[in-house]
Amino acid sequence: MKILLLGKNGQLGWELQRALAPLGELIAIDRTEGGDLADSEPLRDTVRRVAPDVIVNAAAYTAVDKAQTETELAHQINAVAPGLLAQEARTLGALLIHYSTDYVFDGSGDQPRPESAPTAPLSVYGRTKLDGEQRIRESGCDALILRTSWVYAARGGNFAKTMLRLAAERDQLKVVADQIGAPTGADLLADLTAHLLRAAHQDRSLCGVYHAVASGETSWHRYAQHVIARAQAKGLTLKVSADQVQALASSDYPTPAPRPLNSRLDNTLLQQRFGLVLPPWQTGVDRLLDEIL
Ligand SMILES: NC(=O)C1=CN([C@@H]2O[C@H](COP(=O)(O)OP(=O)(O)OC[C@H]3O[C@@H](n4cnc5c(N)ncnc54)[C@H](OP(=O)(O)O)[C@@H]3O)[C@@H](O)[C@H]2O)C=CC1
Ligand SMILES: Cc1cn([C@H]2C[C@H](O)[C@@H](COP(=O)(O)OP(=O)(O)O[C@H]3O[C@@H](C)C(=O)[C@@H](O)[C@H]3O)O2)c(=O)[nH]c1=O
Ligand SMILES: [Mg+2]
Repeated sequence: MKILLLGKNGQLGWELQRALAPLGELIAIDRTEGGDLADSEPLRDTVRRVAPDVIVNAAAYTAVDKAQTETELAHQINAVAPGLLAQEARTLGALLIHYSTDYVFDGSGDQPRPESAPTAPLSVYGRTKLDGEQRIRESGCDALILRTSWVYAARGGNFAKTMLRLAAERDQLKVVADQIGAPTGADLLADLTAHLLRAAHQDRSLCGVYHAVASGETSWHRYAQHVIARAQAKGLTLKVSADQVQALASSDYPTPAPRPLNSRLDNTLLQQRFGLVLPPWQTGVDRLLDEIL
């Protein structure tokens, strides 16, 4: 099996390089190696030249606030390029694996959303990611679209690492407490991808959209507290302790892109259809902290 991995150096791409390596011939590229999602023609050429059995797209425009003004580029990378990959996958009979986000939803209510829940993105990032999903579906290719949330990894930038940095530098830390979701490790997602890829490559009826998040829920505020408490317990000196992190309402933390309040995704379908277990979010976050501290 020949696998083409795009975005090999992102949080998820890096973990996928590890997790997909045993499955076959892995061709992992970044934007400088023929895998620039901003440039359609060379990207198409790359896919045709490699002629993979599976395309795994870990590349994306993920700067949520910047996307509000860099709309064209976000649209090209998150919507047009995945659509192109899907068309090429369709022609090749290849399986496409792609990732989407909790930000395709408006975040109303307080229950975990199943895959079938109506989408209504609040931000440009969310809209472009949804557009990408739709183009993939319309292409008619065999695809797995994994919607995940609040991704972190030892390598790359993420909220947990930002909180550790800010708690060391600043005298106070204010974090929104009314946005609820599940931090999900790139390592877990990569390992899941390997299992799903094997299953769906054999049985294409498993293709579709799945919510792929760690189990349980938290707020960004409690997530920050968890990370800081754990770091202090390990002897790290910080200026702000866990109980000093101030809880804010989203309305008191204005950002260019609005974020959904309810980012809970129901992961039951994936667990049942593939016979897998998605561990609680704390398991992966504690492992991250053991690794980076
Ligand atoms: N991060 C998160 O919290 C969440 C992410 N997701 C989704 O998961 C997937 C993986 O995200 P994650 O690994 O966290 O993201 P990262 O931001 O860590 O990585 C994104 C990768 O995309 C690459 N990239 C950006 N622009 C281009 C381009 N024009 N051509 C080729 N590559 C490009 C980046 O390359 P470079 O390093 O060169 O800039 C980087 O390697 C994405 O689909 C994302 O939308 C879903 C929910 C949450
Ligand atoms: C740095 C900081 C952020 N916040 C808030 C802003 C935001 O609502 C929340 C998280 O901040 P971030 O900038 O990490 O959030 P953001 O970049 O929006 O994270 C999102 O990224 C994209 C790619 C996704 O797909 C989502 O699942 C989600 O992970 O915390 C504070 O309240 N205080 C702070 O000091
Ligand atoms: Mg961010």
